[in-house]
Amino acid sequence: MPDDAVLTAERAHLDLAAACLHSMRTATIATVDAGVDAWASERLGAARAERLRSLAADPGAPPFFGRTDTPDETFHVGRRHVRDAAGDPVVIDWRAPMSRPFYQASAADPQGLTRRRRFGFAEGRLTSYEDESLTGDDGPSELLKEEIERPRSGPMRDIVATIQPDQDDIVRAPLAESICVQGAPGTGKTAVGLHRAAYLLYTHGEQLARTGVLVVGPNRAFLRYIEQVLPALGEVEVDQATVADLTGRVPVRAQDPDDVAVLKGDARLADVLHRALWRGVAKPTDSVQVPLSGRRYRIPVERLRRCVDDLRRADISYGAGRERLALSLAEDARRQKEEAGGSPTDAETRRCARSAEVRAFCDEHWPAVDAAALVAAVLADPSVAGSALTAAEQDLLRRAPARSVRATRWTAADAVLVDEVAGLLERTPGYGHVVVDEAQDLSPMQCRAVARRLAAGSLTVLGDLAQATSPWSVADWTQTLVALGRPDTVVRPLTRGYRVPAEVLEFANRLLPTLVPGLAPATAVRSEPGSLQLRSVPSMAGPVAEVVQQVAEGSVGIVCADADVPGLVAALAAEGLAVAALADDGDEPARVVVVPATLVKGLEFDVVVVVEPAAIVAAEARGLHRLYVALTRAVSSLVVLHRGELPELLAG
Ligand SMILES: Nc1ncnc2c1ncn2[C@@H]1O[C@H](COP(=O)(O)OP(=O)(O)OP(=O)(O)O)[C@@H](O)[C@H]1O
Repeated sequence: MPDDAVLTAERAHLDLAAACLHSMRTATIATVDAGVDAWASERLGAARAERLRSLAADPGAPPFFGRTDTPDETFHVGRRHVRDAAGDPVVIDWRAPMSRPFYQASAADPQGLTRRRRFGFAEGRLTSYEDESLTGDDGPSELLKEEIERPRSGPMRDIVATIQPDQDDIVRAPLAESICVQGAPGTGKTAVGLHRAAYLLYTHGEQLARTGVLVVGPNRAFLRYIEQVLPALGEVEVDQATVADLTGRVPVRAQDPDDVAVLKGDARLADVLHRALWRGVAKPTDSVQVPLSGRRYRIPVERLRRCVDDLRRADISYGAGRERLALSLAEDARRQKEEAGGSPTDAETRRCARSAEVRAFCDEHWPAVDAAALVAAVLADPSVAGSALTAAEQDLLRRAPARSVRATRWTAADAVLVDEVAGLLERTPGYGHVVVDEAQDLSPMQCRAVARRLAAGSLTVLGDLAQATSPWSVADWTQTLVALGRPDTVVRPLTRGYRVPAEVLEFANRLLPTLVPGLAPATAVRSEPGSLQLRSVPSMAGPVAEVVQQVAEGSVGIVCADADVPGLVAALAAEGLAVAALADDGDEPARVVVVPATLVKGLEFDVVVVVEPAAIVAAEARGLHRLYVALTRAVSSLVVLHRGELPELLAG
């Protein structure tokens, strides 16, 4: 039982922290612009706006959630640093090195702490606390359990108050280190990746403010689900995108059959496109005359050849090479004129580089290329692949050309190819750190699209091979990490499942040996007797409606095969239950929602109803993996309803 005197003292500290935070805000608003110059004013204004944003108190988030005691000192740990008027810390930021023992100390390694205290809040009020003496076995944290089981509504929450030691190791790994987290469902991969982004922005703010941080997720519904986490941690400047967003240079209006999509996603296509692009560069066979300030200069063929050869070998993009070629010709003319005693100006030299003669030479020997047109040409005639693709593969790729490039019915895989070529034409600006979630589903070509956005920075790759549902999915991480350009990335497992109760996880784990032989199953941190129900039913809508009506609070996801969504929504409406289907448009979902199985990845609900598992399995080639995803979305309970037989592996 919490001691009232302790609660009273902690509440007083909470009030102090809130008051200090308020003063910090007021002081920031009042920061005087000394009016040195416009640039200084602008910088000051931007810094002030940034600071105000980071100080904006989230009314639902208390200033601290934990406390560490050493024999000499006590620190409260919270979402951001709070100091009093004298500058002394009232709350330390969870990312500061001093906060580390809060997450890492254990009985085996107390890290100088004599006590760790966690606080429980209800509606912003401090209502409980939990002490760990760190001298023996304090048992599992009740507050952690409560935090996980707090009913969900709306988007994902941060886990800053309860990050566990194995997760904290990943969150605080150095910026230079790329990490691949292989973790079973609900082990906190997404949470860890987002907290790592926040940690890196705090620790390397200046460096990352310049280069930025990007989070890549599988679809809009998922991005919508996670979008509040980083702002809640005070980080608003992180870009979040799907691979489709990143590669959206052409409108996607068609879908490839699986075998074609697999081939288009194959890393060999990068070689094919590279070859197709560079074969347009032709060896000069004749000298050329170029105009410079009223005279014409002949550039001999050997010199032209050397120019082209040197630029081909240079580590520059195709587009930059073309520009440099024009400049090289103009420079050659300038040198000739100087040798003859003239002194052409820079402007005259630039004009020469833009002259019709130089342009004509470049068009012939280093032609301008449009990325979409090049991909359309390769698809119309894949023979350019040469030995990189077999004859059968070239046939698979071949497609009758559209009336025009604009009329081409592009697929998502085509868009990635167009982006690849665009990256060859011009360097894509890169971020300082990229977090890639659900990475097990990326094709090698999609990985390359992500890697292009990475510059010299590092990666956090998150995924689970058992949840791999795309047709190119692989059974280990090597290929993905190679295509992401970081082959030496260490794969770190997370094996403690926070989301799913043991009863449900063990049920889903029956599929695991078939999905990825040898992959270690996760162990659930909580057990909830009665959390799994399997029911054979004569019809669906009635039993689904019944389950939903029994859930008073928290979110409910009704998951079924994509093709069954409209029928189920209509049947539920006929039962008097108006629920919408989750759409991939990023709109906020309702508390109760019907979810097409292909959209459920990465999401979670307090209660999940899986409708006709056999239909989910039958709907696609990797349907069993999809079912595993669907069965591992529940925080409190999973109800499996089936009219037909259960899939054999589950029936056992
Ligand atoms: N240390 C923690 N404290 C409290 N809650 C946690 C903790 N770690 C994870 N969780 C919760 O567990 C749930 C699952 O986390 P998350 O979605 O990050 O897992 P995941 O590994 O990405 O899952 P999946 O692969 O199934 O998508 C979330 O509700 C998250 O808030």
